[in-house]
Amino acid sequence: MSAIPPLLAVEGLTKSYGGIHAVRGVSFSLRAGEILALIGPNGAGKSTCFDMLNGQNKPDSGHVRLLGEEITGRKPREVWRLGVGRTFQITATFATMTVRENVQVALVSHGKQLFNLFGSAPKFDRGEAGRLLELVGMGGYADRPCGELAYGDLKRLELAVALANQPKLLLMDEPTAGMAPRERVDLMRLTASIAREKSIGVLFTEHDMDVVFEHADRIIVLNRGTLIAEGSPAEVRGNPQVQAVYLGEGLVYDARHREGAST
Ligand SMILES: Nc1ncnc2c1ncn2[C@@H]1O[C@H](COP(=O)(O)OP(=O)(O)OP(=O)(O)O)[C@@H](O)[C@H]1O
Repeated sequence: MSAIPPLLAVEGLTKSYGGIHAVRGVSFSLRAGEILALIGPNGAGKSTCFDMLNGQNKPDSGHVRLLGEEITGRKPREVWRLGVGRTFQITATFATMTVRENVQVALVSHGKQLFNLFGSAPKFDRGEAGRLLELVGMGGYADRPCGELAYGDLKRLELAVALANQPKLLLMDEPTAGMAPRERVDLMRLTASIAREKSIGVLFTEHDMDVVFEHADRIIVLNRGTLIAEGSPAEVRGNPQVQAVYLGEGLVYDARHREGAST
């Protein structure tokens, strides 16, 4: 009997720009329901890696497999259809639409709502949009114009929009950038609980080490395009090579944050 493949398997991923080796032979895997952080100093290759996972950039060599299916080099839309969602540092929502309408648009894109025979106005299922908004704790905001939302609420809406595609894998590009500390904890806890409940694998990049050590199940570390460490938060925190790379970048982690945040 063959073993079940991991949700995401990355093997020997490589990309150069001229003489710059942005990503070199990177391999890792991710299980359903797991929260994996991808960290590294500026220019380490995190964005290049992300872009190759969702089809925005083609690798020079290497493989990306989703549940055993080769998705290397496929177009972003195709990869998205196969269940790879993504959130961005700069939120991508429609400011003049309401919160509910933003989710409905995402549901339409995924084909969860019905167009009539002539392709005119879609028949919205308010229920499904409402359920997604409840899931991210935004049920009470449904009729608010998006442009009026606080930044932390926008990020939760963006999560609901990403979930409309029923992703198997969610790529989150610095999900908590620009948020207040309390909002960071709330968003990451929410993401983790949804991911575990729905068996969604989450891969996120992050510069805030408190967020990483508190919320990641596992961490992979890139430096100059190469994967230099992989392990639990405790293992990565204690890795001398990682400490050397991050020296001066705040890898000094106060364990009290962890205790405080989990109460
Ligand atoms: N389109 C491009 N053309 C040329 N060089 C690029 C391009 N994109 C990235 N690079 C280079 O590849 C390397 C990796 O960049 P990348 O943006 O992937 O790093 P990163 O870890 O995401 O950095 P940051 O944390 O600053 O976002 C850098 O040296 C960068 O200058």
